[in-house]
Amino acid sequence: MRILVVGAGGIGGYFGARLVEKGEDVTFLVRPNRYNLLKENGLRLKSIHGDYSFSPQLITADSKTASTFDIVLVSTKSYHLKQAINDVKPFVSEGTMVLPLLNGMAHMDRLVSEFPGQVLGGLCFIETAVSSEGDIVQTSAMHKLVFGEMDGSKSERINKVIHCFEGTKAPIIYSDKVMEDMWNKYLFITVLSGVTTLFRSPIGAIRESSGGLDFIRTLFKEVESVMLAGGAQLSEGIIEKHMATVEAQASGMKSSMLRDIENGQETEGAHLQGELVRLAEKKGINVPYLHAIYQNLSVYELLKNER
Ligand SMILES: NC(=O)C1=CN([C@@H]2O[C@H](COP(=O)(O)OP(=O)(O)OC[C@H]3O[C@@H](n4cnc5c(N)ncnc54)[C@H](OP(=O)(O)O)[C@@H]3O)[C@@H](O)[C@H]2O)C=CC1
Ligand SMILES: CC(C)(CO)C(=O)C(=O)O
Repeated sequence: MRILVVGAGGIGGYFGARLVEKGEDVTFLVRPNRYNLLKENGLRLKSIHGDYSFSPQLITADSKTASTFDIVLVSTKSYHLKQAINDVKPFVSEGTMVLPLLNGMAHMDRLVSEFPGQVLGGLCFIETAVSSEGDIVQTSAMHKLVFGEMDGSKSERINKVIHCFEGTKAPIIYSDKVMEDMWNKYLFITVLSGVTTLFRSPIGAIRESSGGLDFIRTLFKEVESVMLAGGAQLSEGIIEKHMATVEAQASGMKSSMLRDIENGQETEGAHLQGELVRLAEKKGINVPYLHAIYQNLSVYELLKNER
C-alpha cells in the first residue's frame, strides 16, 4: 500500500518512521521548512524502543509528480487541519482511506464532510515531540496506534490496512470499536492536558498534592457528563480505569499540551476543552472545573498572541 503521512512532527514522524523501518512505502507531506530540514538531515528518530534514521520520501503541497495514495495518515495539530485538508486533496482519490491520529473528536466531522465514506477512526498513545534539532524524540514505554472502521465493520479495505500495519516495531492495532476508543481517549486527554496545563506541572505533583486526586476525579465526572449528554460512546467504568492509569503514570509524565505551552506554542484547547465547554453550555450542564481549565488556556493564548 502507498502510505502518505501528513505532517512529519511528533506523531507522524514517529509512526511513519516505524512503517518505513518495517519496509512499507511511506511518503511524508510536509511544509517547506520541514522539507528543507529533512532533506538535509534525514528523518532521525530517537526512541527508547530503538533509534532509526533514514532519508524520507517527501512531497509538499505543490508537488506535481506525486499521484494519489492508498492511505493517508493525518497527524497535524487541530489548528492546522483546515490547511492540511486543502493541501492533501490532490493526493486523495476515491479509494484513498483517511486515518486521522489527532486527539479529540471535532476533526472527525470535518474530515467526514470533506472525504465522505473514506475516513477511518484512529488514535494513539505515545509521548513524542520534535527536538530543537528537528529530531523526533520518543520518551516512554507506550507507543501504540489504534485504528478501525468508524462503524466497527471488518471491511475488505480494513483487512488490507491490518495486513499492511502488521509487524511494525510500534504496535498498530485494529479495533472493532474505534469510536468508543476515541471517546475514551478524548475523556482522558481532556483531563490530563487540563490539569497539567492548569497547574503547569507534570502529573506526579498534582496527584500527590492535597486534594489532587479528588480534583482529577471531579473533572473526569464533569467531562464524562458533558460527553454523554452529547451522545458519546464511553466504556462502562471508564473513569475508574482512567483514574487507575493516572495513579500509575510516572510522576514526570506531561501532556503534549503542557509541552506546547512550555515551548510557547499554540495549544489545542479550543479543539479539546473548548468544544466541550460549548457543548455543556448548549446542554445546560454546570462544569466549573472544566470552565476554569479552558479559561486558563484562553488566557495563555491571549498573552501569547500579545507577545
Ligand atoms: N505528541 C504527542 O505525544 C501526542 C500527540 N497527539 C496528538 O497528535 C496530533 C499531532 O500532534 P504532534 O505530532 O505532537 O504535533 P507536532 O506539532 O509535533 O506535529 C505536527 C506536524 O504537522 C505539520 N503540519 C502542519 N500543517 C501542515 C500541512 N498543511 N502540511 C504538512 N504538514 C503540516 C507541522 O509542520 P511544521 O513542521 O511545518 O510546523 C508539524 O510538523 C495532535 O492532535 C496531538 O494532540 C496524540 C498523542 C500523543
Ligand atoms: C497523554 C498522551 C501522552 C497519550 O498519548 C497524549 O495523548 C498527549 O499528551 O497528547
